[in-house]
Amino acid sequence: MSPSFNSSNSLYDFVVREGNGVKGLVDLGVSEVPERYKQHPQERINKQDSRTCDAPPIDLSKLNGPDHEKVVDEIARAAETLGFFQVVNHGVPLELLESLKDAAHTFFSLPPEKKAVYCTGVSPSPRVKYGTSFVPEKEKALEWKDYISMVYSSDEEALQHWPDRCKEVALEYLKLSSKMVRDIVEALISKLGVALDDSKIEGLLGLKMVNMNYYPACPNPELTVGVGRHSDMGAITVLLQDGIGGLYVKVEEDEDAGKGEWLEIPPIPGALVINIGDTIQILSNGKYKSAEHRVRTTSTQSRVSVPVFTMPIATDRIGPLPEVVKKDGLARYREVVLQDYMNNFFGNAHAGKKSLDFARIN
Ligand SMILES: O=C(O)CCC(=O)C(=O)O
Ligand SMILES: [Fe+2]
Repeated sequence: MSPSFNSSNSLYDFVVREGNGVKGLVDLGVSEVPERYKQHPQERINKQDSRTCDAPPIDLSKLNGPDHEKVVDEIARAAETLGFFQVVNHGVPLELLESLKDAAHTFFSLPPEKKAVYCTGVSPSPRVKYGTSFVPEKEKALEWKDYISMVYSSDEEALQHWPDRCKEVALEYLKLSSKMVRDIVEALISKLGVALDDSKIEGLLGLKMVNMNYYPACPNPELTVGVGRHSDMGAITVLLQDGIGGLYVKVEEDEDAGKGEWLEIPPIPGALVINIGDTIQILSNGKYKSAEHRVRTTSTQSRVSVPVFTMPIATDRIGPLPEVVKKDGLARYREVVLQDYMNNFFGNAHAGKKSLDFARIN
């Protein structure tokens, strides 16, 4: 039997305000997706409308050998087209990837009151946040996802405030992925024909954050979404997905290969997904594309994913690199303070790549 909420507000209070999340709703035994979760038909994800991306993963260990230039080319090509690619031999041990998925399941299996202590306003640290959907107060339809978000400031702070069941593995993952992110950014910048010193490159990645996403099994995956269409706002995202699948990326309209087609990024055991964020699109004056992506849930199994987001610190300014603007003959984006870009990004519901309009020069 499905529980009944007297109004859409009481459902919202239960899921969002009281911190029960979608997991809490599923544990009550919902047999149908509530109205509040039903997406506009255009936003629903039809499995039949997409193909699987068959691009082989890029072997990052080859960056350190004779194939360096070839791998740099592969990375740049992927960033110019789909904005998404998978990597292997990335330096994060496979056992750690398994532990991360286990940690995510363990955390979200906790009783609601143990998770709700990390809700905004009561969390022991402003850098740790448990929540559901993306910006529930702004969304017409909620997303079928709970998450915990952990912003890095120091090891001590992380070990003190990040949840016990996640902190060690999340911290280790964040550190090991930082090296790969740096290598990828260096490769991308070199292909722009620009020399940036180490401190500038580090500056692009000054803020790092690990999330754990939990998508409970959903009675009607065809009516709702796990995550709606969006691009990530930062520089580079490293994403661990489990074996369930459901991550889709959009082929940009102006690509020859298909107009606005969605490709599923298949789970590859041991691989990590790399995704280009808005900051790199802006910095490259549009040469590299942030990837529009979304997530479908399944009716049979809960899915977890663990992204590491990297971006400049809030007070930094981001804009197209002057050398690239000179070569292109025009700037496609204005310079913006990252904090302003973030406020706009996190102040609106997911809406594809609309986030870039904030910096776009028309
Ligand atoms: O769960 C996924 O595969 C993707 C999640 C995502 O896009 C995000 O957290 O920004
Ligand atoms: Fe994303």
